[in-house]
Amino acid sequence: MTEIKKLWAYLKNYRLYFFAALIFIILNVVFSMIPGYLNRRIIDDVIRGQQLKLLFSLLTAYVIATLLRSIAIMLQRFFTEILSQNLLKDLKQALYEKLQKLSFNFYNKNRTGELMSRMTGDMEAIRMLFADGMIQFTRAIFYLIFVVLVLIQENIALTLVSICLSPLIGFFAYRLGVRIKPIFRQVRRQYSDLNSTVQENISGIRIVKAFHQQAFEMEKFSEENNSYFIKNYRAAQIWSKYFPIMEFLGGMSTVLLLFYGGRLVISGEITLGVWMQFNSYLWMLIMPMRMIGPIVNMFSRTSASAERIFNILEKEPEIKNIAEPIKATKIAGKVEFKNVGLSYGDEVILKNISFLAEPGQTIAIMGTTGSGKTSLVNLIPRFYEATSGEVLIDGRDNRSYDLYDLRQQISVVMQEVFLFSETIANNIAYGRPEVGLEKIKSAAEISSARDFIEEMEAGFEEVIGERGMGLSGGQKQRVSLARALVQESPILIMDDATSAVDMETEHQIQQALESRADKSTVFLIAHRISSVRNADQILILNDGEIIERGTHAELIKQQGHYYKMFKEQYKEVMDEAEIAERWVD
Ligand SMILES: Nc1ncnc2c1ncn2[C@@H]1O[C@H](COP(=O)(O)OP(=O)(O)OP(=O)(O)O)[C@@H](O)[C@H]1O
Repeated sequence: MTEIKKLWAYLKNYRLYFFAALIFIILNVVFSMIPGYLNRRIIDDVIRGQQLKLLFSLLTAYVIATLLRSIAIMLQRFFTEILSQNLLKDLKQALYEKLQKLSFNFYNKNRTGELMSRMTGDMEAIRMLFADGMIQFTRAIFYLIFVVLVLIQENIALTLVSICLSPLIGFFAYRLGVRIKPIFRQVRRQYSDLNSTVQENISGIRIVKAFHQQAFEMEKFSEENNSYFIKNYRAAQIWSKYFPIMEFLGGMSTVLLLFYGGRLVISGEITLGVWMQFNSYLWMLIMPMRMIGPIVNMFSRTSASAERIFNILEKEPEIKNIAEPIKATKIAGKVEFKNVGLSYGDEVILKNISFLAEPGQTIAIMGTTGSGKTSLVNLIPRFYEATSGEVLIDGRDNRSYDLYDLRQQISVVMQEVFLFSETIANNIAYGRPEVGLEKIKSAAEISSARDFIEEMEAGFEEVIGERGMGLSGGQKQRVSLARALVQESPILIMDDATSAVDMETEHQIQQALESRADKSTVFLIAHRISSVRNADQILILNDGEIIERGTHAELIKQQGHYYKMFKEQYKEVMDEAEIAERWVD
């Protein structure tokens, strides 16, 4: 129920619709009750009382009541639809906004398909409650109240007989709710898993086909699908255990009414018309009892879904602004790490990292795979938070800056390229929609992408496929680099950004980067000596620690790890003697 209360808070802007819907649902109940009363008058006054002249006005009232009821039905649906659609819109907006704010770590733990199912299936369950559930629930309550109030005036005993089984039905409905809610939770979770399986399969379909794993994937899907079926089946089993009991008790109410009411008519305590009125109202008494089950069912489903949505909505991003962050509109680009350490849980990733990058300098980071290069650069824009030490930007702890401002000042070319299925121009201008084609072209020029883009049929207006399908690995990297360059940020991070580009093109890119008037501080993660040799400082990481540092020439002289890599990469073109003569004093 707490989830339903939280949803109520989201309705605050639409309470007018809510109350309008409520009024028309109640009017529908009232107009539905009028024919029962008219039946009684027709039987008692027109037929038995021989007052034929009343028939026309009673039938006119019948027609008007039916007409008004139809209008009330239309308007109740209209307002519940507006209400539920607006609620859905706001909830989706809030969830999407929260998803934009949550940190990298959240996405490491939650799968895309899982999150998608919250955005779709769970949202729909909530909409259903406010579209259909609200009508059913309100109608059930008001039928019960109004009918009991009317009938009690006619005959208290008969009314009590008619509703005497309600508490028992209510008890079973409650038991059903308690037992079915955890199953619905499992159903929702399984639905997410199923979604994730489909999403991952479609995203990775090329790998699936390349490895001939269609049968394996079918098997995996089949397991998830089966499990979804079983969980739904279990919910249906519980449902089918309780539902017949409630149906039976509802039926028994009819029997009791017919039996006791019939006797009252025979003994003359009530008129035939009153008994008919009871009879025509009977479904209005039984309906709410029968509806308790489906309503409980719907509430359980919705609260399981709402719980999953609020779980995310109430999550605080792990990385957020401090109380009074500094507004940083333009920074110079000085970056300093002071004794920085990083752990993911118990696993220590970086230890005691210290270095200084002056504005405009290039810092290259090399090291074996898994040595912590990406983790190190991820600390600069605060994708993750240092566990110890400080990351200073222009002399201030990067945590003291407004997060949005900070990230505005840093451009990142990630190791894994992601492009949107959009035009190339829009991909490059991502985050800076105001930049003109000239700037887009000059960024593409620096990243050596301009030529191949212009050779395409639609040039910069060419629409690329999902994740950049249709471009080669090296082309994707160059578009991704242009996207970072267009930002003209004082800090540029290039994580293996040119690994798929041939050495000649890479050389051109480096020269173009070097010759820019407004040079950024560049962090360059690379594996090739040719990529890093002009850097102002090269850091060699091993197992989360800097084990060597210096310029290319200094590191060659040290004859350590860097020198070993150098020899390895240049052995084809230079022999040991040549290397020693040219590079080592
Ligand atoms: N989000 C994460 N949660 C837990 N461990 C992580 C996470 N990201 C990276 N790691 C671990 O941290 C270590 C360093 O990873 P990182 O990606 O920084 O290495 P790298 O030097 O950039 O490697 P590569 O050259 O292969 O890209 C690895 O052992 C990796 O398994």
